[in-house]
Amino acid sequence: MASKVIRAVPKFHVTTPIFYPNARPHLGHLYSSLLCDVQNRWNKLANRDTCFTTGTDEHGLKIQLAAQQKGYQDSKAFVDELYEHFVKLDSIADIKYSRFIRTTDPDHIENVKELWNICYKNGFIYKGEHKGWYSVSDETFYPQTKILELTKDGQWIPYNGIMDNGAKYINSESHNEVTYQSEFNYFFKLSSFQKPLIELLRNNPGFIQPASRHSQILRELETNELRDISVSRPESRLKWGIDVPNDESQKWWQNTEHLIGKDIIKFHTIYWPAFLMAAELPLPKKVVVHGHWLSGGVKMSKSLGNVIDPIEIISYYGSDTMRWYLLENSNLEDDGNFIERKLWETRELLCSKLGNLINRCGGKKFSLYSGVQAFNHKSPEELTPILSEKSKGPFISLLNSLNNCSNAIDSCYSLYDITGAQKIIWAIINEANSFVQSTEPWSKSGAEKDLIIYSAMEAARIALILSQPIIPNFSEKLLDRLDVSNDKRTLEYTPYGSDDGYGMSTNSRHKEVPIQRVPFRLDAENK
Ligand SMILES: Nc1ncnc2c1ncn2[C@@H]1O[C@H](COP(=O)(O)OP(=O)(O)OP(=O)(O)O)[C@@H](O)[C@H]1O
Repeated sequence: MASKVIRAVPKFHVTTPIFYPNARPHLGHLYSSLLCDVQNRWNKLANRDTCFTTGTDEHGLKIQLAAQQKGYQDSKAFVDELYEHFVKLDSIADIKYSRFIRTTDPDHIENVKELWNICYKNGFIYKGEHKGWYSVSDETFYPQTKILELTKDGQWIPYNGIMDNGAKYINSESHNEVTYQSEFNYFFKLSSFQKPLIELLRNNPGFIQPASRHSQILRELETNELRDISVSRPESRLKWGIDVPNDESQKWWQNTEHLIGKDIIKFHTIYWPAFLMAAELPLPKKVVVHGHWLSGGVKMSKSLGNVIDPIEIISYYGSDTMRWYLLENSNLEDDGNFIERKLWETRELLCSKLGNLINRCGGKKFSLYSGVQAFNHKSPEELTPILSEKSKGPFISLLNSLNNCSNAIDSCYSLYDITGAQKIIWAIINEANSFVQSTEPWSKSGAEKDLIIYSAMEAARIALILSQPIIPNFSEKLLDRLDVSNDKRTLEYTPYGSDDGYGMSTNSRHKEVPIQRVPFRLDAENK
């Protein structure tokens, strides 16, 4: 019998889908993990308790067949090898999860059985005959109207209802092969949850994000009747799965934000909430759905093999460049195209704008530390008179931008609008560079010179604290360069003037800016 597991509920929990380890991970997997990692790191910065889970979905026919095709007798040995690649990608991309869950982990197996038992006891699982067209690749049964048959002269035509044993059949949308199956399975009474799901979505307009996906699923629920779904496979066909159980206990999370690609929206916004309702378990707070990274105009996917290997790209450009680029060139609504030259330009910009801001104020002719000592916690009214007339306007404008940025960025992060947060960070960096340009600290002396340098470096310090979730390594190195102590890198320290003890050695000796340019990889390789 499984033991009852009650776990302390964290204040914030974010999770990726569990990925199929039927081949190595690609850019798309990295993207889902990255959005979760950034969200988790942002909540940490705000001093919230957080938990971030990710993992691999290691059972099922898709894995069993992939293992067989690769000549593995044992599906476990196959997934053991591939799961390592997912962990490696997370490590190289600085994805810092709290737990990597494999569906073959003993405690996960126990939990699946527990969930099954509760649903069964509550009357939502029954045994019945299952007939239909099944695609292993899509892990879905399709109605006859969605099936195409290959004719002898090589044409795909709608299936006419008369099966020919030698013929090939595919689904009309995914174009993946389907076969006709008839077997006894367990079914989940999805049909009982049509009304509760509609109510859930009507009463919680933010349950699925973005709003367009919420409307899509609500419309689907309102117009299409939900049918019961089969949730088991006979042992004769599926060797590689979890045994249907007869034991019980429970374990759950609350306040969960679940992030997925749009390909699995139906499974995670209809089936999964229905399972949780059936077991009377708490639902996630929201399900966030993102678009796809494309390759050759179609979704990058392991099965198609049209993938970009993120490990190769990160090994050359570093994880921060990749992270900043992926987030800046995507949004939840649209699909994205990976363009390596743009990624290279991202690194160029980070070096030339962010690196340069710190470089030009970190020279020996200035003293950041004098500014920190003289001006921390001073009000704008006390500081403005120090400046010449021409510098006052840019100074007040910079202070206004800095004072508004933290809340504005918080709203962006909470909506997974990381591009929006990046725009605000760029605006601060650009304004700080123009501020230095227009106030010309090199031509000033005394308190005025110190205040200009201090204010520009306040902008850099604040921008770096806010950038930590996206570029953890660059931020760490540059905050080190400014001598910002480790316990003063949270959101409490984002107001102007809030850190009274940094910059001690910033100008006293020559230090290289810790982020350097690299040549465009494909040019470097061609040389
Ligand atoms: N091209 C992509 N763009 C964005 N996210 C993706 C992409 N491909 C996979 N993902 C992420 O992985 C999840 C699907 O995982 P899965 O392991 O099925 O990937 P896959 O490449 O589609 O695999 P397969 O080709 O074997 O179906 C998506 O919901 C999303 O979170």
